[in-house]
Amino acid sequence: MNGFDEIPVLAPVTARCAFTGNEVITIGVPEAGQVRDAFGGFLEATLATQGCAALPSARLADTGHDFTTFLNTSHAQVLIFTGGSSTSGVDMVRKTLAEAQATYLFESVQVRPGHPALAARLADGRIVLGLPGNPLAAYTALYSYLPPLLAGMRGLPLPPLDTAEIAQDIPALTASSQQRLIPALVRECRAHPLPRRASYMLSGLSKATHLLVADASGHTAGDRVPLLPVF
Ligand SMILES: Nc1nc2c(c(=O)[nH]1)N[C@H]1C(S)=C(S)[C@@H](COP(=O)(O)OP(=O)(O)OC[C@H]3O[C@@H](n4cnc5c(N)ncnc54)[C@H](O)[C@@H]3O)O[C@H]1N2
Ligand code: MOO
Repeated sequence: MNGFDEIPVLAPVTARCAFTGNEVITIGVPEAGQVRDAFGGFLEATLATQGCAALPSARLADTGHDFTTFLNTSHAQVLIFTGGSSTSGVDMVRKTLAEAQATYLFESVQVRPGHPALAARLADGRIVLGLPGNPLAAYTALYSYLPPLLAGMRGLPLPPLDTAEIAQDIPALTASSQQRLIPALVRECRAHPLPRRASYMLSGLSKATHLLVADASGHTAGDRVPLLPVF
């Protein structure tokens, strides 16, 4: 019988999530000013589908102490924050990265949803991804930046993007020049944009196979657009 004595394999990339937000609850019905967590359990499972080993996640209060402790005690190659990535006084991700003298890979992105997403490298080489708190925005950012990040860490080329014809018109944006990531169902090589796709909604995404990349100037049915896989 033939066989191989040695097989090269890729080690899993270790990742750790920090779910932030004093208003986030994990059980029960949210009261005024609260929101039920949309990430715990799902995000770790999503990372596993991409060959990451997820270390136990953390929940952080919106304090500099909690964020700094998370950075100082998390021995994973990739650290992922949800929420707190924007620029208000209570958004702690950027402040914590500044204190840690991290180097930004990108600070925001001209895309909707998810423009406050960011990536940075810590002095010891760990990578930080800052995902927006709005649930759809967090997932669109994850689908956008995790595959190229993992490909780079593994020494592999950038994953190529599929394309498909759009099944219906997408109107132009009036007050923005940002590209849009729209949950879509791709069937028989046609991308059907899904409803319920505001940045706080997940019901469109739950039926999506892909995100279609739409220009701010809009599209007519039959236009060919790039697709990001939903995993
Ligand atoms: N001055 C500006 N403010 C904001 C801007 C801006 O450009 N200028 N952009 C807005 C956009 S767009 C986004 S997206 C958010 C992102 O902000 P953060 O990443 O700091 O997110 P949070 O404020 O912490 O949360 C936003 C929203 O999401 C809810 N959230 C947070 N965590 C969870 C969770 N685990 N499960 C469900 N929902 C969650 C949170 O309660 C908020 O409602 O910034 C805007 N502001
Ligand atoms: O970038 Mo925010 O993503 O529109 O919710």
